[in-house]
Amino acid sequence: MALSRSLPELAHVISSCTNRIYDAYDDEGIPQPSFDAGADHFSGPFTPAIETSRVKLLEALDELRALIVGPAGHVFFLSFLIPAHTATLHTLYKFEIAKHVPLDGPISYADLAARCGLSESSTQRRIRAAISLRIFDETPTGLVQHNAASLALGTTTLHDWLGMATEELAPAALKIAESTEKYPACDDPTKSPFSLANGGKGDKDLFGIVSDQPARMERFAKAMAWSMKVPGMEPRYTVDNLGWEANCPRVVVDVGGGMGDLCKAMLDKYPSIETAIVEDLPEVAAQGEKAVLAKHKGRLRFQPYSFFTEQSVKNADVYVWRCVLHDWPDSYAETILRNQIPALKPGARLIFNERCLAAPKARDHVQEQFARACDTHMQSCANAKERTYDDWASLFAKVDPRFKLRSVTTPLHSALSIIEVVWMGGSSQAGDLDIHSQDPTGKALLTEHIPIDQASVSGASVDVPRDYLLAPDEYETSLDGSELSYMPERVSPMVGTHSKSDGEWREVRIVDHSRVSRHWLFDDECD
Ligand SMILES: C[S@@+](CC[C@H](N)C(=O)[O-])C[C@H]1O[C@@H](n2cnc3c(N)ncnc32)[C@H](O)[C@@H]1O
Repeated sequence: MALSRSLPELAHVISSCTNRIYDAYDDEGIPQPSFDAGADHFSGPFTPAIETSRVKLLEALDELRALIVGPAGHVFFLSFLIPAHTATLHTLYKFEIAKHVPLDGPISYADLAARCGLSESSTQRRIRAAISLRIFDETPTGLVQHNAASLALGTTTLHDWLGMATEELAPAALKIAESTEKYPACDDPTKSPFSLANGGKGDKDLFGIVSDQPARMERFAKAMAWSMKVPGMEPRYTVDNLGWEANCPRVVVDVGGGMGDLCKAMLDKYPSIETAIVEDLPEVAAQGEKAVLAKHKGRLRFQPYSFFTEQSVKNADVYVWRCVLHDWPDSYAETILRNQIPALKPGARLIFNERCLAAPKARDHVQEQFARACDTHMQSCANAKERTYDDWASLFAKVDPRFKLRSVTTPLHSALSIIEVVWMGGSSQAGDLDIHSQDPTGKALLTEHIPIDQASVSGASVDVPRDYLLAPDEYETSLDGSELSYMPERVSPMVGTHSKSDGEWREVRIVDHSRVSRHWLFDDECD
């Protein structure tokens, strides 16, 4: 979305969304948002209606702020504030300042400084910088006390997240330019910006660097588990949209599953899952095993496994991967996937719960900032990347055509997509067709499944009922029948703005499961 709305338009969006949220919080019995000590750290989960208003409001606020500070001011403040904020946040983490502020009342700067092992003036400067960021509070008499944000830092694993962000992500991010210059177009994780920032000699990737440092490994695992609480990242978006009510797997393996939070949510939602196995590096698996809740005992276990070796759990129904392959460049992701093949029974499902990057400008700035920040961190940590739909499709197709990309679903307001791949086993077979489409705002990726009896894929032709295609005359079947070709010269001015029952569509993907496919964007026609 371009910065094109007028100030009164933005003011209207801000006012109406804010009022809607205010009323909805009251209606739903959700406390009104507050930073006062004692307020909820997170006020969600929200209903889809509240979430929609939040997303629109945050985008309008971001746009309005950019317009008001102006183009040059916008760049200036970004570049001036971010290093200072990072310094403040890092100091809070390193000296555990929030943990040293009493939970039951204020403390003087002198006493707090003594507890933290800092000088009084340094403590005061960092705390006052933090207060400007709405972290901590100061009494009228000049004592420090908690607000809701500093309490979250002092009492939850948000603190581990802060450590991960300021001690792992930030130094690595600052090495991106140097590493791009030193190793142009490199996709070797041992030569990543993270490796440079950690004095690596080009022989160890991130996990190799931190795996013999238990405290860093533990922080990493706790930080990842905490990140599941961020709006848009919660496991509920995934577990509620798996569609397992009808065909629930008995055995699920969560590969690189960290502390097992996704598996735990699956076990809670689907009682028919008999066994869930979380695989991770030995240090992480040991941490996870210690934290198995009584209610999951007997159904959940942790198992050390490196995905650079052959998958050891054979014949599971589903293998889940949440935010794992984005840590690895294509050549490594290919190896990881190949290592799974000997374990897979025909029909086994692989669920990749990962980002599916949108086309430029297809999503709001605020959503896109989050997605692009993740992509940046993947580059800095491992020379890896977030992937587009095409990247995913070609990765699976390259590893083995028997990996059939069955569907890509992005639940409304979820930052992650559910990418479902089926292992066909045996020789390559024709399958059903899925049509994936994205609404004009890029927020919802809709999937339509065309069963094999309606869409037949045979050696020489692809038959799709005409009304499944938005503009049937604009497609031609290729000679070997493996792809539908889009014929741009036949594009009518209306292509891409065809309406189906639920509105206009921007992006259409045709997936032929016998040879996963292509997608077309109709951006020009939509704009
Ligand atoms: C980005 S985290 C994702 C964790 C978890 N799936 C989640 O969503 O919170 C990537 C995970 O991959 C694990 N990992 C890294 N290298 C691995 C390997 N060679 N074999 C198995 N797991 C590995 C890490 O320990 C970490 O838990």
